[in-house]
Amino acid sequence: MHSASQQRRHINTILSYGGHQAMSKSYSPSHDIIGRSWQRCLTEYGLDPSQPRPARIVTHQTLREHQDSVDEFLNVARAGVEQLYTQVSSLGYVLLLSDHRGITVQFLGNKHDDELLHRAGLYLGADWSEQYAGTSAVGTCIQEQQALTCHRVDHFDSSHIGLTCTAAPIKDPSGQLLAVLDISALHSSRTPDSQNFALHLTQLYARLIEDAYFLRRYRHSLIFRCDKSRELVQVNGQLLFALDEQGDILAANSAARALLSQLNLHNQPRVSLPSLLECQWRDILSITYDSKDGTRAFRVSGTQQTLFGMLIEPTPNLMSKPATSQALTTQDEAVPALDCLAADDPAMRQTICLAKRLRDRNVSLLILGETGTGKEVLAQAIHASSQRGNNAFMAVNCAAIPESLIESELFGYAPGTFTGGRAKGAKGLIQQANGGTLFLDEIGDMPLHLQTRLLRVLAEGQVLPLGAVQPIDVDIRVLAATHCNIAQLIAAGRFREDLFYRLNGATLTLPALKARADKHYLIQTLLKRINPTVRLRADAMSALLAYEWPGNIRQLDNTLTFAEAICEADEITVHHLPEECMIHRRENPALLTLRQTAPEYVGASTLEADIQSPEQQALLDTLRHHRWNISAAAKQLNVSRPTVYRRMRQYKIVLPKDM
Ligand SMILES: Nc1ncnc2c1ncn2[C@@H]1O[C@H](COP(=O)(O)OP(=O)(O)OP(=O)(O)O)[C@@H](O)[C@H]1O
Repeated sequence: MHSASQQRRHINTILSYGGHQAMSKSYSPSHDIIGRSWQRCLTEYGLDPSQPRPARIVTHQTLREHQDSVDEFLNVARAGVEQLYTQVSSLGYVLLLSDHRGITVQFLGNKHDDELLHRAGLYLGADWSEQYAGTSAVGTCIQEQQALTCHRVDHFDSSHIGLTCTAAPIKDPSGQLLAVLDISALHSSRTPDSQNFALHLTQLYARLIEDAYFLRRYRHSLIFRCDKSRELVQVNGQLLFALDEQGDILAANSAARALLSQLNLHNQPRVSLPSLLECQWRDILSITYDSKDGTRAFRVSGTQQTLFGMLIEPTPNLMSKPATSQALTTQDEAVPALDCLAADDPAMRQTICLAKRLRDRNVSLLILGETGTGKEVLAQAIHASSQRGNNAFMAVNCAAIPESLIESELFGYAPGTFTGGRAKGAKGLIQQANGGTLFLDEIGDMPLHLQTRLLRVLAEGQVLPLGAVQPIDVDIRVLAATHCNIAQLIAAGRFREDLFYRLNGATLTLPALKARADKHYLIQTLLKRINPTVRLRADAMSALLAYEWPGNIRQLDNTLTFAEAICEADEITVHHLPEECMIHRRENPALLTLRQTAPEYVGASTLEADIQSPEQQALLDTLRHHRWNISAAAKQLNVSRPTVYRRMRQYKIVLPKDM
């Protein structure tokens, strides 16, 4: 850290710069950008270098407003920001993403340095505008609209002279400043050159994020991507143009805008891409079909410059259907019940593809997957999309029914079989599923003697109810599921090998939620089902995407149901997520962003020692009295369920873990 004498020397330097500027002998700022910024600080904003200012962290409410205004952008930026942080965190850098007003709307840093970082203003909600904090990488980047490093004594405020900060602007498709990406370190080498690499890396990621946002904003338009290099255009084409149906340019990214400005076309309301590239519109439209590598060379009008271009097709606006279900349906016909189970996940694509091929074949299917991965949902979708779809779907959970009842449940019983049973006997689930599908969940838990009887049903197509002498013909399709390793059960003599082969006409495997690449789609689908009017803010989405989900989709469903119940103004933020979504992220750097805004909840439930008010005590007593049934507690307190949840948050009361 810097000493008091270093700070004093810095203050004198700036004061003398203000007085003599270029004539200052003691020190001159490292480059023009910094000099211009010092000048603005002294004359425009009237900042006093002898009065260092403490870091200003805005309130939660203000932070939320700033985050909201760039919500869609934060969603797109997340992956790039986290990737950059992984590259630089081991070198001692933290990462700040600020909005165009200099407020840090996303922050990734090491929680071990929490206090130091907070004091230095390297924190979520910190105000790095030049007007408040003086010369800094973020604030000066906003003013100058270009990337820069603000190294140690380049900073205006003497409390920042230990820091090294590097920032790059991110613009929206109209060229307006949208955000600033910054990496900063509390300690660094004295030479500014040590930051050259940081500058290049930050610029690179700022461009990646900017382009990702451009592609997102214009995903429903045709995109022309081009580059000076034929080899790189597909993977990293620098120029992006969004086009309308006539070939006029709707928007251009920074690199493409630079080309337009070089040709003095940047202020024209309509520029046609064919005229810019000296070609016909059909030459552009036919690139994909006419060229072997999907790339074609074009000459830029009035120059000798050649650009190699390719097309990115627009994503259809499918509303509720996942964009990529198109891909799923190109080879197979569209089957909504199955297609809606997933978006773009490789394992799910394979499973759904196989399910489509086999849905009308008379083979039994074995569905494998951890608990809560959607085995029953897949079985229902297969049934619904098959020719048996109009007949019954009967599901039985072999682990949930007591062993003594499984037999009668499945096979039914003849009249007079049981004392106390129905006089007329009862149809078992197998018979009820006649013409339709029987789903045997947790088949690994089926007792051995029933496995033998089931095998007979499958082999002979007949069921013999308990106490009956005459078997009954049945036409059923059996789908079975388990989270167990059946091979191990067979080896242990607990599962019949011949039944396994009979059930396992084909295996469909469901991936764990944490391994799915389409978590975003699942989260949105479940939320829409719970309440279509509720919105999920970017910070909550980040937390949900990063969490491990040991309980898979069922746990995600419960989490969203909980969050929806307690959220206000139809918006779920990270504050509304259960504590465990945070706990498991502790090792993840992104957690810091979230925990700083999340209220501190008390463990399983508030301890007596923590009770601070009669209202808190009354709420706790009521909840306990009703065994944590929120509806019952709300009724007694004569308030709504959301109000109970809100008060629980206010008093830091959470449901006990086993609720
Ligand atoms: N693809 C999906 N889309 C939306 N919701 C899903 C999907 N898959 C599962 N779910 C939801 O997740 C929850 C668990 O699904 P399901 O009961 O099918 O899982 P499971 O693997 O059969 O669980 P278990 O092993 O405990 O029987 C249900 O609420 C279900 O609605």
